[in-house]
Amino acid sequence: MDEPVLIWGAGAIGGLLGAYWARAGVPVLMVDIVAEHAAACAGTGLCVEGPVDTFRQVVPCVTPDQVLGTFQRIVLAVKAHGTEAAMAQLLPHLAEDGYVLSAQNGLNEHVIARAAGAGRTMGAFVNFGADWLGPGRILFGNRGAVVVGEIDGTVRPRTQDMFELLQVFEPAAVLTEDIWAYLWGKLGYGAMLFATALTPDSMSANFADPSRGPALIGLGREVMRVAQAEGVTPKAFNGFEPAAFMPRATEAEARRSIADLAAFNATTAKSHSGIYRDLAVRKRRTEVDAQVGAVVEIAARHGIAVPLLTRLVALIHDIEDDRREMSEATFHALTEGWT
Ligand SMILES: NC(=O)C1=CN([C@@H]2O[C@H](COP(=O)(O)OP(=O)(O)OC[C@H]3O[C@@H](n4cnc5c(N)ncnc54)[C@H](OP(=O)(O)O)[C@@H]3O)[C@@H](O)[C@H]2O)C=CC1
Ligand SMILES: CC(C)(CO)C(=O)C(=O)O
Repeated sequence: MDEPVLIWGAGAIGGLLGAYWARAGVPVLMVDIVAEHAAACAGTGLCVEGPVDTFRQVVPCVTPDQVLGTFQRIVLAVKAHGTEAAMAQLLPHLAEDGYVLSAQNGLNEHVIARAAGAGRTMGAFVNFGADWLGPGRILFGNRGAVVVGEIDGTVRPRTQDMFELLQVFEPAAVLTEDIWAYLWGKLGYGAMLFATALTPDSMSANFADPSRGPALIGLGREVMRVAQAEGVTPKAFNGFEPAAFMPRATEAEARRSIADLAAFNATTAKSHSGIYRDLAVRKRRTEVDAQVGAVVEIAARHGIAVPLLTRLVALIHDIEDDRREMSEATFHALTEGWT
């Protein structure tokens, strides 16, 4: 197809996809609200840095007010809490028979479907590691799972088309009939990542610290219980083994998955999560309400108690609002009074 893939949000995730597709000759247009970043990508080029790959690629990139026309394929890669606003901006540019693919963490497919219709929504799960370093500069810290699937589980020609595009970026990409299984798996792992951002330590240092294991395992268990209540059986990826956090799993199985996550994250050049970067580097609010808060709300609908997830949301807000600092003590406040 000659029509460009429109990437809405050209940061760590969207920018990397755009750079790889443009380098492979796939027509692409990126859109970002950071005007200096858009100018750098379209002008001197987007620099991909780090251990995975190093190259500079010119990628057409504009700000939202400069987008003209309609597009069949739109990849949405803004932070989860920016989804609704971005959907309002991009909707006039989405073709009647086009779709929006969520390349995000969380359950944004629901938000997209509400705005664009379920038939114009496609799901994805991304677990590679990347950081936006500044205008025109993105760190590709490590490869990770990339999965695509329709939200109703069907596989259509457009799903196959997007799968082939994603393979240009990640040859090991997966086409699934159960995208929700991966999205809920990432919510389980994601809750643990939010906990790692209660401290200034790297992700792997957090996972490797035995004193933090019980809280991390407890968070995984709470999310898996809610997933089960939703009728979802989460799938494994990159060291995260959902079965290890299910009610009948043993403590040893859970600890093994935590050790595997320590090992997976020990090799990345992206030492800290996007949550840590929002708090400590970008000094802005995190996706905690859209990700962990969303699970807390769903748990309440099922009558499931999720004390650790509830405390986690409050602690992240405490750091966002300067009521607490990132520290080991803040991490252990998660399990204070916990039996
Ligand atoms: N980075 C990673 O390694 C991973 C990230 N994810 C997920 O991917 C999603 C994207 O994250 P990431 O790429 O890291 O985030 P980034 O902040 O690096 O990139 C998002 C970009 O979109 C811009 N933006 C915000 N609102 C709009 C808008 N309305 N229209 C156009 N552009 C907009 C942002 O600008 P501004 O910064 O000014 O808001 C920013 O440049 C998140 O859900 C994240 O959790 C998933 C796996 C790994
Ligand atoms: C750590 C990572 C890249 C998943 O591996 C992530 O999703 C985040 O930064 O929030």
